[in-house]
Amino acid sequence: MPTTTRQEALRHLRTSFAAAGIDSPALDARLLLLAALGIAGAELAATPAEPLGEAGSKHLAAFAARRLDREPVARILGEREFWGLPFRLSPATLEPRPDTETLVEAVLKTLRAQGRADAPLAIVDVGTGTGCILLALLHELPQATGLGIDRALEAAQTARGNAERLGLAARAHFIVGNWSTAAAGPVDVLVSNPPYIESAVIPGLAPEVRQYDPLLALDGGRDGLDAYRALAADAPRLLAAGGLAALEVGEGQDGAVAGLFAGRGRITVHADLGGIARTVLVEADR
Ligand SMILES: C[S@@+](CC[C@H](N)C(=O)[O-])C[C@H]1O[C@@H](n2cnc3c(N)ncnc32)[C@H](O)[C@@H]1O
Repeated sequence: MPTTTRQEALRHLRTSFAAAGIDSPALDARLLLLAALGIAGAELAATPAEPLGEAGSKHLAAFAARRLDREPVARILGEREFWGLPFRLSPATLEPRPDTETLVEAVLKTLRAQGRADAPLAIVDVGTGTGCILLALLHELPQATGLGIDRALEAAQTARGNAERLGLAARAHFIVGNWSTAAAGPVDVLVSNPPYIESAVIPGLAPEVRQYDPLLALDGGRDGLDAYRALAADAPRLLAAGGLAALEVGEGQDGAVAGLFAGRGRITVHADLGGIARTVLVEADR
């Protein structure tokens, strides 16, 4: 109601989100209230007794209904932060996850240790989605250029839009393709966070994932490893001697994925903040 105060609305939202089994009811309520009113946290703290008003009340009701339908907050807001940068989402793109920053960090650390961070590197990102991995790398590597590939046209278009908004469009190109086959080698860095969930597991995923992340971004085939087999088969053609391949993996998949790249170079596994092996990195032989 327009006469409901900001504080009352927050309390009410929090309670109804918790009752619906939403994981982070307080945070979600706060983010949606701020967005519905178009205000910052400091203004909310200073004026908790202010009424929502006609427009604020209407926006908040619409946002709350979507969240109760288990749509993630980032999809409602249309944007998600990754590597400190804003990325627009579309129905065809996965919502970027903080765990994927492990891959970006591992690649940057390796390139810096090799003294190649300022080199004119060629990067290919397979299954680019919002473009978050490629664009985070380009943001950090001033001389690098990159190609993002996705099977979904709408994802490639969203990634291109993100590159433009981040001022990286001159160094980033996006195409539609099947895994890495459309890319011409040799490339210095191959990165991918491919779909890796076993097909049979998908119906049991949380509604936020199952209903809102696109199936094409989740389904890794019967054993979850289809994409890795395709990438491992194409890597010898695509990757330059001494190049890097970095692959995000699901929990427990690091051994199998490392096995697919065995004999191709030095392999290291990098854990995310939760201690789960999340990135398999291959430094190809020279
Ligand atoms: C797990 S999502 C990762 C998206 C993004 N890189 C990220 O980390 O947030 C996997 C992506 O692979 C794309 N994809 C699925 N099958 C593909 C294929 N055969 N070739 C290229 N991309 C594919 C999906 O459309 C989706 O964007």
